[in-house]
Amino acid sequence: MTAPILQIKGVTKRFGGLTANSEISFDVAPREILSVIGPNGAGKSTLFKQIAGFINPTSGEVLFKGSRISGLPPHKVARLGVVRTFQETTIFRSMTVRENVVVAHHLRSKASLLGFFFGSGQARTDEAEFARSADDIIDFLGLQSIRNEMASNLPQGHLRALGMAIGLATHPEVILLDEPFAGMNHDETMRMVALVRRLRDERGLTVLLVEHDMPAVMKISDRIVCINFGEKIAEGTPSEIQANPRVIEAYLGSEDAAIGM
Ligand SMILES: Nc1ncnc2c1ncn2[C@@H]1O[C@H](COP(=O)(O)OP(=O)(O)OP(=O)(O)O)[C@@H](O)[C@H]1O
Repeated sequence: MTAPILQIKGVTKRFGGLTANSEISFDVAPREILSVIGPNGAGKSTLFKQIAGFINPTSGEVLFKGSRISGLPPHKVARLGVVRTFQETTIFRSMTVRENVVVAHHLRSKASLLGFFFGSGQARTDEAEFARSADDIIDFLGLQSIRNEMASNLPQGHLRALGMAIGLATHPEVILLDEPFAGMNHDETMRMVALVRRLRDERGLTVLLVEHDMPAVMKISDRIVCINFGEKIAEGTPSEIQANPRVIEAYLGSEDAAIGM
């Protein structure tokens, strides 16, 4: 079996008396698309925040290619190759799509950011490289037609794609997508499903997603991890998860649509 790219090992997070994640463990294989599901408040976002460095585990650890990343700040985790996108993505609304993607390259590179302000020769080299990379990402995501559009004018679907473009600026190996299909209609969801697949198939990325849209989750995932009340209650393929009594029980009476549509 291939060595896992990401290992979640006994991750526990307590907020005062509340245990948001309790001893969660699972591995993610390279180029896998893995979804984390669970009813509202189950602890999915808390888990993602710990993987990406936004909060530290109370105990347990997260390993990327065998090295511990938990405890590092998000920008260090991102530079190593693990990036979380959407909810915390900074989009400069008064800049164009292309400017946002170019700036994202600078923001992710500290040396370049200083040079950017002081006009160093290295910064000029970076500038050309970043512009080339930004255009490549824009082409990959099919955003050519809105390249020069101001971010403030973009509808939700395009804003989400811009968030993804910004996430790709660091050339991550693992991308964490926080509710990528939220607020999308059926066609937009299907386009995003295809795009996420291409991230894996054409760019070799490993994709983790937290999502409530069960039909989309079942369609896109190689494997699914289900958590409830902070604990992992199931892990398996979409069909295994759909048939799992603990998962079905967790979803009964929850606000989410019945699993397995
Ligand atoms: N910073 C925090 N301080 C205190 N409690 C928190 C904090 N963040 C999350 N929680 C609590 O931890 C639990 C898990 O929250 P989390 O946001 O991880 O759930 P979730 O599965 O992502 O929910 P949803 O699907 O509704 O987004 C909830 O009870 C939440 O209120």
